[in-house]
Amino acid sequence: MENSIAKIQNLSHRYSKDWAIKDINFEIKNRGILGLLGSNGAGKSTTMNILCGVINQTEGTALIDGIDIRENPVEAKKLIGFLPQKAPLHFELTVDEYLIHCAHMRSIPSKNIKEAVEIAKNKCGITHFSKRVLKNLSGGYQQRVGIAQAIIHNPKLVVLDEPTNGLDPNQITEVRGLIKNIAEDRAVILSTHILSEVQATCDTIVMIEHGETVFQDSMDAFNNYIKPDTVLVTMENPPSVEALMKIEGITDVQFLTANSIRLTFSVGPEITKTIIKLSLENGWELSEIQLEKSSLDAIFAQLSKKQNYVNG
Ligand SMILES: Nc1ncnc2c1ncn2[C@@H]1O[C@H](COP(=O)(O)OP(=O)(O)OP(=O)(O)O)[C@@H](O)[C@H]1O
Repeated sequence: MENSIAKIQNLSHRYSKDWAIKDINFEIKNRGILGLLGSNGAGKSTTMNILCGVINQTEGTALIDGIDIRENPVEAKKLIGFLPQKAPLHFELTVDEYLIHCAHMRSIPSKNIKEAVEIAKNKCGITHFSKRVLKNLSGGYQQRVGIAQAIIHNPKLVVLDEPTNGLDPNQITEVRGLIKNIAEDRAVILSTHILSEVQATCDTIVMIEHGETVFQDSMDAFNNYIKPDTVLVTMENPPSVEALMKIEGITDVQFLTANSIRLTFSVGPEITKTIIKLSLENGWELSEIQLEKSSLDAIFAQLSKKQNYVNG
């Protein structure tokens, strides 16, 4: 266990009749960010709630630094900071009052509470709002306070359930930066249904769909695995569909407007070079060319057709 802070083994859970998750296995490294990606209802919150000891699994084990959270929840929870999907904020309290309350809840000795609160506020960039009542903070800053409560006891593992949900684009960028920052000296696992979120933030990805793991590996491996197969081009003087279909490797042509075309290809991304060359030779006046990233739905469809992909 030198390299991993948590180990999820054969984890399965059912609330009533149907399995919410089935035989989930993964490890969380000591440092960096693991993204738990899946569409709505895939089983992300269930997995995180078990990992944090909020619910007991039906089968399997979750070990935090070798401690079984089900067998020894008090000790295991000391190592975990958790921000659930709905941040557990007390909106009538100021930032300081709330964090002091959280520090007490985490059994931090009284003499250390002031310092713990200062460190958490500093790390989360909320020191200047110390005296501000929580309900008067923006959504982005409320989320920062939620993250501050999750790190107040300096846990080895921070679990964040959909941490950027409901934030505006600027707030999302700020909170992502903050998460990267706190992952420098501890492990973070975050859940999301947004692929770009994982791509922007995470080092490792575990993808679950219908309660089962469909992919787990590094982010680099994921990006290499999911190859784009369409390219969007804009041409001032585009040729006919027939002429475009004659390009070697092009398998479909779809005119989106008179000048904007989606080309599906069966070869590698070097197809863009071929298109640029042909445009120059034939006067198609290419002004834009862009490989399209696969949508999450397309990736799920692609992955579910293949055998589950686990560590190369
Ligand atoms: N308390 C519950 N009782 C019964 N079924 C539940 C309960 N919580 C979740 N489920 C079901 O378990 C499955 C997994 O839900 P879960 O909340 O873990 O998914 P999720 O990936 O976190 O989805 P979301 O992004 O929508 O929160 C879903 O089918 C859901 O309806």
